[in-house]
Amino acid sequence: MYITEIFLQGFRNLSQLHIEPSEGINVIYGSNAQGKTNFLESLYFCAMGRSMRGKSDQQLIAFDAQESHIRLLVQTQNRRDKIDVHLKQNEKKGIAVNGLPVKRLGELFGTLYAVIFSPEDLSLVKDAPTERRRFLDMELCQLSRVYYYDLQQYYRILKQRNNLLKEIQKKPSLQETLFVWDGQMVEYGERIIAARRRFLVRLDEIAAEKLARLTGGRDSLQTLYKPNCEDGSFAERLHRNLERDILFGATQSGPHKDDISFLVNGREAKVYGSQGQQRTTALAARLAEIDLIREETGELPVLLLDDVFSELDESRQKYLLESIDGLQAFVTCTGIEDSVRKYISRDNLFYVENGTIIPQKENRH
Ligand SMILES: Nc1ncnc2c1ncn2[C@@H]1O[C@H](COP(=O)(O)OP(=O)(O)OP(=O)(O)O)[C@@H](O)[C@H]1O
Repeated sequence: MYITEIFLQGFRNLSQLHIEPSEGINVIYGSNAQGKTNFLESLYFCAMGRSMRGKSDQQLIAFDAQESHIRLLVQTQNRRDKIDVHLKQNEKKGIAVNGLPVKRLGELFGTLYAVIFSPEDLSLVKDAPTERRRFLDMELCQLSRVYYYDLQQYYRILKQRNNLLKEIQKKPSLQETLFVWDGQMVEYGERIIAARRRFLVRLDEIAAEKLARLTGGRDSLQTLYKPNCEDGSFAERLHRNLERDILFGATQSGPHKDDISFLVNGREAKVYGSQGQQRTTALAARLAEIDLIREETGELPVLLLDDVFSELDESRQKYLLESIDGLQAFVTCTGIEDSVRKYISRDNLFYVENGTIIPQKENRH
């Protein structure tokens, strides 16, 4: 799939723009703090219905504006869709697909598949398990509305169960009502565990291939699912941990505690990997997502690469460019290095200055 038109109004520092990107690699370049990442953010928002940087909807509205609009036209193999996003200062966001309001975010997923890679992606390997669960959930939600629904239900029940655990500390007789939540939690939790396991088996295979290519075979990668509860054991774990859960006033076991382990050359990349190896690992996982989305949906996602090239050596840059050939990509950078330039036509260059994006094909003189 690819985006054919982008309209933005009052989105962070991008006051007004309309561009028609190419189907291939589009390079958005300019100095620091001009609006490059903001531009990628607007595209990501249309895929996932939320900020990629964890910003609130209101923080995305331009400082001097009351509201913000994004409109994208997306061409798939057999459809043409229109996504409209409307953010307002004091109201809930409005999202519509082909003019029909989206009531739950799950209805938006799949209209635009996007894979993003940014320098912050290092946190996928380096930081706490929350980052890795977020990666898993974002990907699985894009691929499956059922997963999104299960996840929503699971977290809703988890919140209610945790509230009840705190109540039980004050009034132990309430413990009798806990089984109502436990039954539902296990049902949704087991489904989440199974979906994550299936996803990671495939991700492991593809990411290993990508990493081997990125490093010219020097490094190997294994991506392992580290579930907090093995399949079928969630109910028993909840039961076993009950006293501890009551003591903490919080549920100590379940998929909300899952993790992923990235092993580079057999060792935990988080602990032993160099900065470069961690970065390449995160990149391999993102590149694997592209293949997975294609396998599952038959569509190639749109790739958003935020300031990634400056961090990679020339051979990795070359492999990255080759491996994204054939899909639509939006690549931001501060300058265009010669090694990248030879892959890009001038028609696909967009210069950003102070929130204005100028297509270079219209700027030949
Ligand atoms: N809500 C907002 N309204 C208007 N401007 C904003 C808003 N939020 C952030 N900005 C401005 O956007 C600019 C940053 O844009 P962005 O993050 O896209 O930069 P960038 O071009 O990607 O730069 P870098 O190369 O440094 O990453 C900053 O000048 C910031 O003040």
